[in-house]
Amino acid sequence: MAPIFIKTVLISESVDPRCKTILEENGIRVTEKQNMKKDELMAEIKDYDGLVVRSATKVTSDIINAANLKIIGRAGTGVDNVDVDAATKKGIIVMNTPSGNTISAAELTCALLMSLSRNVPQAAMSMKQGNWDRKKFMGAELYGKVLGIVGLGRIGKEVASRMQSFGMRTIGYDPITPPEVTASWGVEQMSLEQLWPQCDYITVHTPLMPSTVGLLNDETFAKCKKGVKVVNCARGGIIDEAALLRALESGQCGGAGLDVFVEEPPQNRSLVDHPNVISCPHLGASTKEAQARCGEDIALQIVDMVKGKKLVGAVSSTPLAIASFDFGTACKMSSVLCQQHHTGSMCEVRPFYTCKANKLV
Ligand SMILES: NC(=O)c1ccc[n+]([C@@H]2O[C@H](COP(=O)([O-])OP(=O)(O)OC[C@H]3O[C@@H](n4cnc5c(N)ncnc54)[C@H](O)[C@@H]3O)[C@@H](O)[C@H]2O)c1
Ligand SMILES: O=C(O)[C@H](O)COP(=O)(O)O
Repeated sequence: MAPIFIKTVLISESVDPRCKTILEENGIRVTEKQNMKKDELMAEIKDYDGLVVRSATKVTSDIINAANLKIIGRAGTGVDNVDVDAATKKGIIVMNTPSGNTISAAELTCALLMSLSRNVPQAAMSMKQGNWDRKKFMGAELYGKVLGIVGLGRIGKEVASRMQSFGMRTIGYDPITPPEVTASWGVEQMSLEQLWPQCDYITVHTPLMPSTVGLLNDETFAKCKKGVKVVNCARGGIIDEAALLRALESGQCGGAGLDVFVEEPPQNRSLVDHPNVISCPHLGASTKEAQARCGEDIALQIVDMVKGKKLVGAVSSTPLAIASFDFGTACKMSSVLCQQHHTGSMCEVRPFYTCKANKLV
């Protein structure tokens, strides 16, 4: 494949310093500028061939159209902050590093599940206020309870194995990952209709896309066990926020652990302030290890592209959808590609694409 010339890259968020180092070692000029407002970014972006972001930079169509970018690199998983269709129309490659923060996001999910069961954040806060309240924070064991995992991809799988070690029964739903595959991880798959009424806890691990917006809503909460506890460490809006508040107020939902919000930071504080909600400011990927992997991976992927390295083997985000493409063909089919240097495989990361007869559809 012909090399793609990338001489200048803008990093618009806090990305591990290895990213800049690797790019510079390969002759690419790197500028780091954080916290730019939209019009500042629009003015700045004109000067660069490449843009590296995390989740806070909204790479909208007007930014894409104002730029002469060849690549948008997402040092992390979700590409919902990038207008991938607008990028595709302009022939811009969008890459992410989806495996780099899997373990960190899974560990935070487990921390929220454990905190919900034993009221750890509320008890810690009460102690700091000088109290010694043993009755108020009575909890319940996770042992023997049912955990519903909606979205059985990378993170869903890691959450399952960790929570099984607490003695939880793990059930789940995924439209693409086959039941026989998840059965081998100890997760019994079933329809959502069957899943909702069985769960003591539900955790969502899908991408944010039209079919997953409001997966948990008034109607689905009503189908759940009274007092069900929910965790969202994926994307704000997969659990409808207004419906969640109503369910918390009625007691239909017994508690929520939220790492992500529709608007970040959330301007409407009613969920964050609710006594049965524990929340974090989108910390799923915020570990030294995850950031080091994501920063390094995105830089290496950009360098591969500059070198015109032939990348073979596009693997969708699901285990079954595997096909082989040379990099050029794959680029024509989809602008969202990544090579995972830590696993050695190349991934097509939009889970709504599947591979059929060697074509991404
Ligand atoms: N909080 C954080 O900091 C953080 C960190 C990493 C990832 N994430 C987010 O976590 C989510 C999962 O990431 P991942 O790496 O596991 O992704 P993944 O692509 O490996 O897995 C997602 C799974 O969701 C499934 N899915 C798609 N539509 C579905 C539906 N309607 N119902 C049920 N399942 C459906 C897909 O088939 C896929 O198996 C993404 O939204 C990602 O952006 C958040
Ligand atoms: O999708 C992701 O990778 C996570 O939400 C992490 O986002 P961040 O890189 O902005 O922390």
